[in-house]
Amino acid sequence: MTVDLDTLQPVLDALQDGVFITNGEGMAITINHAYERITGLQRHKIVGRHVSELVKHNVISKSVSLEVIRERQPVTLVQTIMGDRKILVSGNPMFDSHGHIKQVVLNVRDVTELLKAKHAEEQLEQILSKFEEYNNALPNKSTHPGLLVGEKTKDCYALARRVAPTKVKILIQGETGTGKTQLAQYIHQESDRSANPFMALNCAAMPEGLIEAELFGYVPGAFTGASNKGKAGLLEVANGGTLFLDEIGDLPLSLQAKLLKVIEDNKYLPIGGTKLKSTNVRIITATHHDLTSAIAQGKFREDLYYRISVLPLKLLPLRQRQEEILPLFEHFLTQFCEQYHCVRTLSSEARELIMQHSWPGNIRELKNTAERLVVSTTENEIEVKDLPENLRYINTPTSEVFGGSLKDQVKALESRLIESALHQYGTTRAAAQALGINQSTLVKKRQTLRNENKVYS
Ligand SMILES: Nc1ncnc2c1ncn2[C@@H]1O[C@H](COP(=O)(O)OP(=O)(O)OP(=O)(O)O)[C@@H](O)[C@H]1O
Repeated sequence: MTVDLDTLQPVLDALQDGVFITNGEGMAITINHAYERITGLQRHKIVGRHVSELVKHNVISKSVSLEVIRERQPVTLVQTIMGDRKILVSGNPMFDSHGHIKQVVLNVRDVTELLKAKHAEEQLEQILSKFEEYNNALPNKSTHPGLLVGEKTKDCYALARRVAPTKVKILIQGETGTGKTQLAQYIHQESDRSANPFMALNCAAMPEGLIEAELFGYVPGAFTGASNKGKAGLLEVANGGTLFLDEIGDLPLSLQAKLLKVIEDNKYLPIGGTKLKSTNVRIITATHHDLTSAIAQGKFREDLYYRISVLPLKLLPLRQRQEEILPLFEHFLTQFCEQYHCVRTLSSEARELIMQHSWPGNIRELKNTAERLVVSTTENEIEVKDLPENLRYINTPTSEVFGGSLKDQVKALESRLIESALHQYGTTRAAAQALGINQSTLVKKRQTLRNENKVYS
């Protein structure tokens, strides 16, 4: 049965994949609508012309048809067209009864998005395997099951491990939620004190009197309302172990003097007590303040600072170790899925927004968000619409737009338009389409605007 082109053409035009047919010599016989859509080339510019002529005039970059004719077998290759679109072209020869090529049929598929997704997946795999390597490099992995250490944190953890068995005083610096307590716990577990208690106290969270009672304890009847049995302070409870003092910069000056005595002589006086008590604790401190400026303002004792900061360890905020965001997020997602007996994965759009968020609450915010998403969603795939508002949409008040130089205002407006489109359309792809730009331009622009100026984000 032979089918003429008039009958065949509507069938070809109904296909999703592009089709390009030449005769056995390489003369273009027809193309379908999908081919026009994918390549941006029009039928009248192609049909009736020889493919070598099309190559010569740069209409197409390379002829798969000619290769099929030359090789007399199927050929598949990926071509780049219109600057950045990637198309997968598969050519098949069709033979007559004498073994001559009668036609060459090319099937064309736009694989740009597919390749991007694959690339992203490969990158993620690479990152995860790197993390795996780093984690393996840390000893006693089984004693730190929830820990994930990325490249920018690796050196800090390696140094911490090296000094863990020593007596050196460590001051951990880092914003809230960057993992200071976690690092202190790691040091404790890597030290010869690990069989004894690890106790933590946040000096910013309590009034002076309470901190004193917590740290040093009190004797029976020390003050009105005190328990008549007295109370053991953390210095006693943590004896033989480690005491972690977070936000040491907020410790009142009077208590700084008492702490100095503990550090110098291992001795302290409980509230209301008359006899000095001895303790053997390792004190690790942490701060998110710049203690040197607290010293300059007379709020922190210089002598104490030099005692506690023999080895400063710095944990960067997540926005400065962006490559750790996604692996950490996936790590917590897996952890919470195990805990809540469910399966959750991130859509590629959601993943992008997670990577772009500045995470002011650092790892704690990331971990909480992962848990919230695991328990609040019902579908396996977490989509952009499931993400908290602050990840999806950045609200810029009008007053911030109308002020400053024209350049700044244009940028602010641009930022608002991008964020509004993202809010309205839910995905970077749909938002880009609505704004008439391509997806990667939108993602890059958004990142640049956010990096350039906080006013826009
Ligand atoms: N490297 C890591 N791998 C896995 N989880 C981590 C890591 N670092 C921190 N976390 C987790 O992130 C959360 C916040 O960490 P952590 O409490 O140590 O921060 P922090 O800097 O002490 O915060 P804050 O100063 O507000 O007390 C915790 O739940 C902790 O278990």
